Amino acid sequence: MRIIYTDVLVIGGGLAGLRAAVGARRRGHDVTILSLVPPKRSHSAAAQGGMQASLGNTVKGEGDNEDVHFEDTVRGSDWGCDQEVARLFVHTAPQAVRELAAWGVPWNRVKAGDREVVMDGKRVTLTERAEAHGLITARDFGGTKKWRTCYVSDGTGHAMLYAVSDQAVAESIPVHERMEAIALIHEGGRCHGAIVRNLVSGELSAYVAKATCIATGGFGRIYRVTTNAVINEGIGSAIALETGAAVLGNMEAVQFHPTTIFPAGILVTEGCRGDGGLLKDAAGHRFMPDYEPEKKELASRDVVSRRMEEHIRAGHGVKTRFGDHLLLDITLLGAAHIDGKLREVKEICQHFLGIDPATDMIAVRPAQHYSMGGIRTDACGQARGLAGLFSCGEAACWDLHGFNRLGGNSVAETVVAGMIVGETMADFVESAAGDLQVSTALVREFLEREQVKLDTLLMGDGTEKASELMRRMQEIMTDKVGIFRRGDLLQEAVDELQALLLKSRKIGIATKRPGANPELVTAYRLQKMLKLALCVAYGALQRTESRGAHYREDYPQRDDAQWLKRTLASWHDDFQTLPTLGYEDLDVAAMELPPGWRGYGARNAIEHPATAARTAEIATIRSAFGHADRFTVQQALMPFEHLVPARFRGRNERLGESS
Ligand SMILES: Cc1cc2nc3c(=O)[nH]c(=O)nc-3n(C[C@H](O)[C@H](O)[C@H](O)COP(=O)(O)OP(=O)(O)OC[C@H]3O[C@@H](n4cnc5c(N)ncnc54)[C@H](O)[C@@H]3O)c2cc1C
Repeated sequence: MRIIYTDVLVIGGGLAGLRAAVGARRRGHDVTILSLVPPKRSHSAAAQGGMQASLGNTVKGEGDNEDVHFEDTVRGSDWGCDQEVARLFVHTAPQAVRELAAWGVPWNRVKAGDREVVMDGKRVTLTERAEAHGLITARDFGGTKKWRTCYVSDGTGHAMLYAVSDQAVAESIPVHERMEAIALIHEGGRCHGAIVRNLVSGELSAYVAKATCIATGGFGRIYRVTTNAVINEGIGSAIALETGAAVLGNMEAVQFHPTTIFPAGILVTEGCRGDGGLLKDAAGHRFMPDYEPEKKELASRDVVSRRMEEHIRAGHGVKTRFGDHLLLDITLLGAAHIDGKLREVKEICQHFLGIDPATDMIAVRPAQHYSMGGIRTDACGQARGLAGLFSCGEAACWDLHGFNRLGGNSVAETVVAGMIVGETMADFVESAAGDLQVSTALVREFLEREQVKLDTLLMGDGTEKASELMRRMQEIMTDKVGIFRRGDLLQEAVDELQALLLKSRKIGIATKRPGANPELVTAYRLQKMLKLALCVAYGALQRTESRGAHYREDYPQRDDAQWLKRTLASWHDDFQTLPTLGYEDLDVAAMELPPGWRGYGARNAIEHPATAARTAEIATIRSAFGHADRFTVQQALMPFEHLVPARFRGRNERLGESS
């Protein structure tokens, strides 16, 4: 029995896991990172467009601050997010950008003087301020009032991941690569680490830790058409679910990105539209202003994706033998802009479509992109239901994004949540609760249990093919749990997924090798992914309203009266074929920004009974504080500073703003 002891076990070597690991290490604790791949190959490297933080350096960001970023995020979430978390996040994001700059991220910078940009289809001259020269600049993104997305050309995630990974190396944090966590060790509501499979040798080990953090990214691969890499299968979320103690939040909240290359589903960044790109139909008509006169191509992603699909349904798509698509036109940005700021987009278009986006339009259609749901945590990143378990990044439901994440808020979340969770885990390890109290017998029991499961798959006489069940699951999710959802289709999806789950217990494997064995890996992952798929589909079936990316054609209104709540999914035993769903109310009376119209999309919400009273109360507080500064007013509306770790409490400074 191989047991590795560590203070802090971080499962996941992407941006979130690395940043959390660095934080805990700097507080003097032993940290071990596990990853399926070398950390620099984690999916964070694929992030193109940028990271939101309200620096307000570019002239189009003037007047930006935490308040504006907060409101954009809450509206973007369709009031589904945790507003305290949103406050904590917008406060910390500017510090995160600057920390990354100090760690070597070569952010694009402001150049004083005139520059030409494309806005709303027209060339416009902007004059950048002399005092901002050399400071970190930002581009426009969907659903934001200001240009706030800091970027490194269109390779932002790559630059960030390399910088944070280098910090982990500098801190001498061991990374155990090609190691997969397949179960959590837990007892009596306390997590003690994980059972881990070596993907090369097949050997199982136990990693016993005082604090365990799951930062394994999203679960996009439960869908057939997705921008996510093959390693984004959600196993980290699934092993938390399988404890029966931890819960998953808002799993039905799945984002579909408007512009993925058709039909492959490879992303072209929102930065294309942020920088002035337009969406056009088969007739060459720019259609978004017809639907969204205010924000046009730069409404939030859920809204733009739905409008695109509506337009295709109305017969305006380009017809091909693979189906219909629309067109993204960035030719108007010019070759110099594309070469400098959208270089990766150019290469993707050349390699996968054989076109030059400086002269040709890009075939696009929405596809699965981001998992807003995940392991439900509190604002400090502690998982609900399981002490000693933490989570951050896309694997978590922290819940910054509610039912729709804004572009640029995810990589920002990874590092900000990593900063916070690193501190929280260090506090936990230093507290009495963090003492290691695990028996070797318990560790042995968990190891043996996982070994039996693997041996049953390898040696059993089942006849079902894991790869076929996987393909079917992905088809069901793409066809029936997509952008437009309907009760009858969701019920079909749930029924079929349950049948697949039963079949997945009778999988037969042709290759009997216990070590490197892709067939075996597909088999055990599939059993876990089906549980996640059922959480998504069943959660979507039960939620009889439309909110953010969850759109029910049979219930098109956002129903704050019934549904201003977060879905919590749990899975108590292996014989269940459906998750147990519970709900957590969002407290309107404590909100800084009570529910209203987002400023784009439909205006058809059913009001929560407490909204009017809270709106009146906020007006009273604002007038009572008269000319007090914005920080004082904010504190009176919704205090959040107690949630900010002491070292991140300082106020952000901006050009022209007195602190
Ligand atoms: C194409 C694309 C472009 C994007 N562009 C942007 C953008 O411009 N701006 C933005 O804000 N967001 C963007 N996003 C979203 C953003 O990149 C991700 O949400 C974010 O990077 C996720 O980071 P993470 O650290 O949570 O997970 P990841 O970077 O996915 O890392 C997960 C880690 O977990 C490890 N792992 C997984 N399972 C296990 C297991 N069972 N055991 C051990 N290790 C495991 C993996 O090896 C990996 O190291 C984009 C996403 C995509 C797909």
